[in-house]
Amino acid sequence: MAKISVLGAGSWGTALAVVLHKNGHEVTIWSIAQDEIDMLKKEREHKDKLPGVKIAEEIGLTTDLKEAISGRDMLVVAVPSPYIRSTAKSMAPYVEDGQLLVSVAKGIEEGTLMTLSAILEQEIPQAEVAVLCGPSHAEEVGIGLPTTLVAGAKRKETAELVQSTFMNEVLRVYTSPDVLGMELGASLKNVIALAAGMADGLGYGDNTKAALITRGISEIGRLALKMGAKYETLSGLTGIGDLIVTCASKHSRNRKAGMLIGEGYTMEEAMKEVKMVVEGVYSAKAAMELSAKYDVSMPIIEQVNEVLFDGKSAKEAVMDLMLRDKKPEHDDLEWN
Ligand SMILES: NC(=O)C1=CN([C@@H]2O[C@H](COP(=O)(O)OP(=O)(O)OC[C@H]3O[C@@H](n4cnc5c(N)ncnc54)[C@H](O)[C@@H]3O)[C@@H](O)[C@H]2O)C=CC1
Ligand SMILES: O=C(CO)COP(=O)(O)O
Repeated sequence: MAKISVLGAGSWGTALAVVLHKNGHEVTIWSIAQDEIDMLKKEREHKDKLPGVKIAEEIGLTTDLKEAISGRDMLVVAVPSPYIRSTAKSMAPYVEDGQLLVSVAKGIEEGTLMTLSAILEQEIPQAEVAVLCGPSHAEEVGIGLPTTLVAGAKRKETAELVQSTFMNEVLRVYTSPDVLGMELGASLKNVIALAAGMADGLGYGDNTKAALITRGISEIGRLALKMGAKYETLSGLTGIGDLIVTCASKHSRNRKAGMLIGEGYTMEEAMKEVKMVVEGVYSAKAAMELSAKYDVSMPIIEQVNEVLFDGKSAKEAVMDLMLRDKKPEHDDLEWN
């Protein structure tokens, strides 16, 4: 049994805390927000973000970061990407040498273009950092529906420790050394999910969705491979797997926000309506900057940026994608 704190009491942090408690670990949830912790202590359920999932009495709840970090074998970092750096800065004084942080959030930092594990390593150099991601909505993990994830770390032993800590009969966890590929897949899929949602909001069909998923992984892959990620990762759970679930699921926050935008909401109105974090909005600009930096064409992500930030209509964006110059499906396939 390990002592574990989950930092961030949103839907994902709560679902993972419930899993870890069921796995027999001693679990504490930390939130920056006193009103959230007070509400969780009273209700023992996050009614807004994860209704129907009970938080057992034995799960600790605190806003005291020092208490949440001290003496813990593992710290699961589940705050949305815009707050990762500020949270890491606050954590740094209390983190012990070699203490294990598991980043479960998905995003790329605007400006620095850093992945979230890289931010944790920069702000908390004494820590050991791993990542855990894959096609996994909190709503399904929270009620124990069969799900798969991947634990990624530089050291095999670290990935295997995360694997055995989270794994149970309904949560199968694989390991991978390709942390960069995992994090790029996990964050960029959110931008494509916005596009998939916009297509849904416009009333388009399954053909359009399949096209966005397939061409979406193609542009994510072009960038990720150029940045040093492995092809296998993009064709795996944290690449195409996570892209499929986010573009298709009724639970997806990014797809829902995109759908509202497709129906005519502004980005701000859509984010407010979804209530939980819409990571694709934060990763979209960073993805565009990466596409310029690595000289990789990312047409879907470019159109999503124009809709989000330049006032272009979703319908016009789809038209522009359809009417791009004629080209082969795969640039590198040769005719015999
Ligand atoms: N919800 C899901 O199904 C999944 C979410 N993720 C990722 O996990 C991360 C968290 O997502 P959710 O739990 O869905 O978000 P959420 O919107 O449900 O929760 C956000 C939580 O972050 C915390 N928070 C808010 N402001 C903060 C601040 N200034 N500093 C520190 N903490 C603050 C609060 O505890 C809040 O409840 C995101 O990166 C998301 O992409 C990954 C897999 C599944
Ligand atoms: O990353 C997630 C599922 O793997 C959650 O994000 P969405 O809710 O936008 O799909």
